Amino acid sequence: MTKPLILITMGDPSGVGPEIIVKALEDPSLREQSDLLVLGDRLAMERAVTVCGSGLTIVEVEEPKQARNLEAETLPLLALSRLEAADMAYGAPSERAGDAVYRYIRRATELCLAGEAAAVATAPISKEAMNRAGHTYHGHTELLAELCRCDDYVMMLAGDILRVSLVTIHEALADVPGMITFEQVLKTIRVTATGVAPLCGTGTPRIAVLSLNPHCGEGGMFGDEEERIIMPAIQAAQAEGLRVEGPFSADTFFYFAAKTPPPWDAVVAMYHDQGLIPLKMLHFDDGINLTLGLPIIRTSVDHGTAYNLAGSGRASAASMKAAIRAAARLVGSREDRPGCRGITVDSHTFVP
Ligand SMILES: NC(=O)c1ccc[n+]([C@@H]2O[C@H](COP(=O)([O-])OP(=O)(O)OC[C@H]3O[C@@H](n4cnc5c(N)ncnc54)[C@H](O)[C@@H]3O)[C@@H](O)[C@H]2O)c1
Ligand SMILES: N[C@H](C(=O)O)C(O)COP(=O)(O)O
Repeated sequence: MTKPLILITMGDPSGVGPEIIVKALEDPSLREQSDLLVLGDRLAMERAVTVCGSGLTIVEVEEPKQARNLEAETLPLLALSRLEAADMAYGAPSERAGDAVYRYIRRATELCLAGEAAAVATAPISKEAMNRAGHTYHGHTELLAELCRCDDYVMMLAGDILRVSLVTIHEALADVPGMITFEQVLKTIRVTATGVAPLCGTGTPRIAVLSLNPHCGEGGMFGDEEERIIMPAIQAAQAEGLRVEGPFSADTFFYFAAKTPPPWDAVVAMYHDQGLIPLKMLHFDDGINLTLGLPIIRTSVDHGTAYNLAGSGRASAASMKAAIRAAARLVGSREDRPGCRGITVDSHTFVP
C-alpha cells in the first residue's frame, strides 16, 4: 500500500523549526507511517542537522514523487529558497526569511490542492517576519484559508483531553468584543462540530461554548454579549440539531472540562488566550494545531519559534511529531470527496 506523502514546511529558520524537524525525522516510526518531504532551505536544514548532532543525510528532490520510499536515514528536501547565514541569525527574524516561509507554505498548499501530497504539517513561523516581507496575514491559518478560497475555517488546538476552537484568533484584545457576532459564533460552532465529529467516536459531538465576560455578564452588569449574541447563536445551533451547551463562565469551566472522561468533545472559546492558556497548560507536549474547514489537511505544532532555544538543540520535537502523526492519521481516514470541508479521522486521540 502506498504511504501518504506528508509535507513539512520548515518555518522560520531563525527559530527552532528546522531542529524539531530533524529530530522528528530521526524517529523511524514516523517514516513507517508516511513518506515525508521538507519544504525549506538547504543551509538552514544543514545547520539544524549539525546542531542536533544528527546522522541524517539531506537529499534534495526536484519534485514530490522523488521523496517516495527513501531510506530512513535521509532528510528529503524540496529547496525553495537559498538563504544566506545573515538572513537566518538565531533569534533575529529577517525579511528574506519571512518571504521564504511564505513560499514554503504556499507551495505546500498548492501541492496538497493538486493531490500531489496528502497533507501538510507546518513548523512555526514568525508572523512578524512574514508580514514585514509584505505577506500581510495574521498567521498560517489566514494564508491557508485564502489560498484554499475558504471562508469557513476555524483554528483548533487539540490534545488528548481538551480540544479548543476559537471564535476570534490573532486579534488585539481591545478589538475582540466587536468581533463577537452572532454569525461568527454560529459559524465557529458549526465548523467545530463538523471538524471534530470524526475525532470523538460515535454520535453527535458535545460542544461547550464559553462566555466572553466574567460570570457570563452577571445579568448585564459586566456586559451583555452573552444574552445578545452568544446565547442566540447557541440556540440557533441547537435548532440545527447540534449538541451545544453554554455559555459557560470561563473561569471555572476548564476545571470540569479536563476531567476524565472529558464531558465535552470540543470547547468554543471567544478569544485566543481564553482558550489556549488552559490548552497549553495541559497539552504543551502532546498538543497540535489544526485548521478545520479547509479542503486540505493541515496540522501544526502548538508552539512558536522559541527563539530562546534556537540553535541549542534542546527544543522538544514532541508537538512536531504529534502534528505529523495526526496528519497521517487524518489522511488515513479522510472521506474521498472533492472539495470536502472539514476533516475526518479514525481515532479520537492524538498521542505522540
Ligand atoms: N504555528 C506557528 O507558526 C506558531 C505558533 C505559536 C507562535 N508562533 C510565533 O512564534 C513566535 C514566538 O511566540 P511565543 O514566544 O509567544 O511562543 P513560543 O511557543 O515560541 O515560546 C513560549 C515558551 O515556550 C518555549 N517553547 C516553545 N517551543 C518549545 C519546544 N519545542 N520545546 C521546548 N520549549 C519550547 C519557549 O522556549 C518559550 O519559553 C511569535 O512570532 C509567534 O507568532 C508561531
Ligand atoms: N495560536 C497558535 C498558537 O498559539 O499555537 C498560533 O500562533 C498558530 O497560528 P497559525 O497556525 O495561524 O500560524
